[in-house]
Amino acid sequence: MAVQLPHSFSERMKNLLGREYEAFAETYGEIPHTGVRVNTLKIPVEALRRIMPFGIEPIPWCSTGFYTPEGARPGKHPYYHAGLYYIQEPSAMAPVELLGVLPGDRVLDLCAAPGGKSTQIAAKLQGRGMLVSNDLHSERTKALAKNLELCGARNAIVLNESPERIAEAFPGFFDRILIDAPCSGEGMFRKDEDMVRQWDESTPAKYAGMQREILQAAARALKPGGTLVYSTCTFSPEENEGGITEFLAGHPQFSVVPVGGTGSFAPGFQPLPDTARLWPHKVKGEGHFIAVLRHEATAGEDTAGTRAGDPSLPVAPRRETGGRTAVPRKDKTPESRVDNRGGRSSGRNGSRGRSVAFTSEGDIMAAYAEFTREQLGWQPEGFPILFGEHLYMSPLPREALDGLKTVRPGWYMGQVRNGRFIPGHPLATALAPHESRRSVSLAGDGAEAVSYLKGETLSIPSDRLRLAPGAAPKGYVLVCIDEYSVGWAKWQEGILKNEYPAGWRWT
Ligand SMILES: C[S@@+](CC[C@H](N)C(=O)[O-])C[C@H]1O[C@@H](n2cnc3c(N)ncnc32)[C@H](O)[C@@H]1O
Repeated sequence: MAVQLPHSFSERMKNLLGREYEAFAETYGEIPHTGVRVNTLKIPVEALRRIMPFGIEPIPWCSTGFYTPEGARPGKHPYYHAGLYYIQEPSAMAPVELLGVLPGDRVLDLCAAPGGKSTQIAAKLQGRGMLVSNDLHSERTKALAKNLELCGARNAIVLNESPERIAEAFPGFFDRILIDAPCSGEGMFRKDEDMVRQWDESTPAKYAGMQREILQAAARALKPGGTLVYSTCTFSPEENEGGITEFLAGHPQFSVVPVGGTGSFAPGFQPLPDTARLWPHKVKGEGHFIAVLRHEATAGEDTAGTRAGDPSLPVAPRRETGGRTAVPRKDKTPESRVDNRGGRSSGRNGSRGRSVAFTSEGDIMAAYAEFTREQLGWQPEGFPILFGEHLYMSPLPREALDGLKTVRPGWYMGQVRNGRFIPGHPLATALAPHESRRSVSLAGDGAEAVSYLKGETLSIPSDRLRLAPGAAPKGYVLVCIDEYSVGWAKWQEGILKNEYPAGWRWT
C-alpha cells in the first residue's frame, strides 16, 4: 500500500523537484529495494556469490553490495550468523564507498549505530589501521558493538561519547571521518513509516542544528589533508547543501570533492552541485545525500600517518573523567559491557554474582599467554587492555582512551576465571579456521549448523576435528560453518559442548 505522505512534505518536494515530482511520488507505491553487503573480512565477493542460496544482483555504486530478491530472508541463513554479509539498504552503502578508506587508515565513524557503515569501513581496513565507532546513545551502542563483533573486526574501538569530547581527545588525529548524521529521515519514508509519523515541518530545522555541531567537532578531529564524508537519508536542503554551505563558509581549509553528477549520483542542489544525491525515482534505493569534503593541508602541517599499533602513536592527554565511566582499568567493569557469552555481567569481575578471587594482572597475562600458545599458536596484535579480569587487544594504548566512555576498547580476547583463560566470542568470530589449532566445520545447508546456532550440544567423532600437529582433541574448538568461524565449543569424548552465547542464538 502506498505510504501516506504529510501534505507539507509533498508541497516542499513539489517545489524542489518541479516536473520530476510525479515520478518521485510514484515510488511511494513501490516495494523498497533490499540488499546485502559482502563482508570481505571473512569471504571474497566471488566466493560468496558462488554459495549464496538465492540470486543476488550487483548494486552499481558498491562493489561488495548486492540486491536481494523479494521474499529472500538473508537474516535466516547460517551464513548471516557466520558474518558473511550485512543486510543493508542499498543507498546506505554509498557514503563509505566515497570515503576512500585504505588499509592502515585511522577512521572515525562518529554517528555509527547500529553499525552498517562501520562494518563496511572495517572490511575496507582489512584489519589494518583502526576504526573508532561512536554513537551518542548508549542503548544503540550495544547493537553497534555486536555487529562489529559479528563481522570479525579486530581493530575497532566502540565509544559512547559526544563528538565534542572525541574532538578534544583526538585533535587532528583521523585520516577519514564519516558523519552519517542524525536527520529528519525523509529519504526513508517508503521503508519506515515511523519516520513519517515523527516528521513535521519543524523537524529539518531541529536536525540542522544538531548536524552543525557534529560537523564542527568532526573538523577538529580530522588530520590536515584528511577526508570527511557527510551523509544523510533526507531530502531537505537545509540539512544537506544548506548545512554544508554554512560549514564551508566557516572552514575555508575544506573544499568539496566533486562526486555529484557521476555514475548513479545525481548532482546536489545549488550552490553545491558537486555534492551527490541518490533519488528513489532515479536509482534502485532510498533517498540519500552525500558530501565529500577534503581538508587542504597547508605547508608544514603534519599529514603523515602513523601505523596503528605503533607505540609511537600520539596519545591523547589525560583528563579528569568528570564522574563518567572511564576507560577499562584493572579495577573497573563498565556497566554496558557484554560478557564473553553475550550476556550481561552482573557480578564484580564478570562473575555473575559468584565470588571470584582477584587475579593479578601478571596471572591474567600468563593465563592468556598459555591459552594463545596452546589454542592459537600465534599472538594477536595490539595493546593489551584489562577490564577487571577481561582482556582486550586494542589498536590504541589505554591512555589514549582515558576518560572516554568506552564500550569496547578493542578486540575482546576473553577472561580469566578460576585461573583459567576463557576465550571470548568475538575472538572466535574474527578467526580464520587455520588460526585455531582445533576446529570443526559444519555444513551450511545441514541440520548441525542450525543446531549449533540454537545452542545445542552436538555429537562429533574425533576424526571430524581438524587438529594442528601436536594438538590434543580435548579442549576449545573453533566452530565453522562451511569454513567460516561462528563461535567456540568444547570437545570431549565425542561431545561438542556448545559455547555459542545465549544472546546470539538462532530463534
Ligand atoms: C543515521 S543513524 C546512523 C546509522 C549508522 N551510520 C549505520 O550505518 O548503521 C544516526 C545515528 O546518530 C546517532 N546520534 C544522534 N545524535 C548524535 C550526536 N550528537 N553525536 C553522535 N551520534 C549521534 C543516533 O543515535 C543514530 O544512531
